[in-house]
Amino acid sequence: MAVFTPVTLKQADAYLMRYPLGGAKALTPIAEGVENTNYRLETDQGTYVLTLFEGRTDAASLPFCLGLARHLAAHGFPTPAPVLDSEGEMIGALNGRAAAVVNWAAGAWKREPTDKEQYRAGQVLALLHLDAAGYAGQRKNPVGPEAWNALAERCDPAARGVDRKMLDQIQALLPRLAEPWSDPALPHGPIHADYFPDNVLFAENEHGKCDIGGVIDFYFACVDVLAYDLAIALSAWGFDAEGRPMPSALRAFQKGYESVRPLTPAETAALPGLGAAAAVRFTLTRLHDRLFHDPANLVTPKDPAPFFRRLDYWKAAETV
Ligand SMILES: Nc1ncnc2c1ncn2[C@@H]1O[C@H](COP(=O)(O)OP(=O)(O)OP(=O)(O)O)[C@@H](O)[C@H]1O
Ligand SMILES: N[C@@H](CCO)C(=O)O
Repeated sequence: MAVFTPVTLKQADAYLMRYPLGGAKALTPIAEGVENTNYRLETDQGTYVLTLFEGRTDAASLPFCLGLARHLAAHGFPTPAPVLDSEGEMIGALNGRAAAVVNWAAGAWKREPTDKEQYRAGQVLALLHLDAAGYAGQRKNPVGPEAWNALAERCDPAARGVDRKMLDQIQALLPRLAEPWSDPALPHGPIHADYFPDNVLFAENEHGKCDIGGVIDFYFACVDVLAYDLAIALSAWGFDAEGRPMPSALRAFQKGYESVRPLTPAETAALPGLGAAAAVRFTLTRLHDRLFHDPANLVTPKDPAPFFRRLDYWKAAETV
């Protein structure tokens, strides 16, 4: 369950005094997610998500992340907007944590997306890059190349057995993986940086068709290489639970992306290297979270091994 900081209905009701949303009627913990505390919140006005930000989401980054979601929503991009309080603020404090209220997005994520859904997910990621281009906020990637060394060093004394082997291989690769970040030909802009299937909710649209209704969880969003966001998304959507590539899913996602925003030749050339970087980034955070897991919180750490396996695919693609 992703409730690290419990909130009672009474506390939520008191917190809501600052919002034009009426009183709190029901508060339900949300089981999914591993980073922050999330509750589904029903008020007199509607349904919302109440989020309390935990360890990895540094409060200083919230104006960028929530501001990007508001910017995108204002441009018609399918994402639930954060709600402003009566003083125009998006961020408050509750039970010792920074907190925000975000509109509820109906729908559910696809556990086994069809190729058509992969294509649509690719299109929507490209739309995000286009719609976000005018957003003036700045945030460095908190888990970009510089953070990988620190994560690896922190894991180093604790890693044993298969974790040790994985970490040794990663440490040997790290200097090369950062290379695309010194290529001035790669376009930059705001990126989501965690565009995984569980952050993309599909719902019935006004024409009765299933479509993406809400992209959520902008808490890793930052300004970075746009093609890196595609590489992250391909790594998240295009592989099975064991980390084996699903070629038609990979093709469909990228085709959808490029139907909206075709890659430049430099981006196409850099994609396998960026994919390898994405594989390592998520292997490292998962490894870190598993090695330093606090059994008192009931979140099940995610397995790093299937992400590590994605490296084989990306390394082979580099040599093609
Ligand atoms: N605006 C929203 N509308 C509907 N459901 C939401 C919304 N925001 C979050 N959720 C639900 O809460 C879950 C966790 O949210 P989120 O992904 O932001 O949490 P997290 O702890 O940052 O998780 P992650 O592990 O993906 O980083 C989502 O999978 C979704 O079920
Ligand atoms: N999407 C991440 C977790 C949230 O940051 C992962 O699957 O490792």
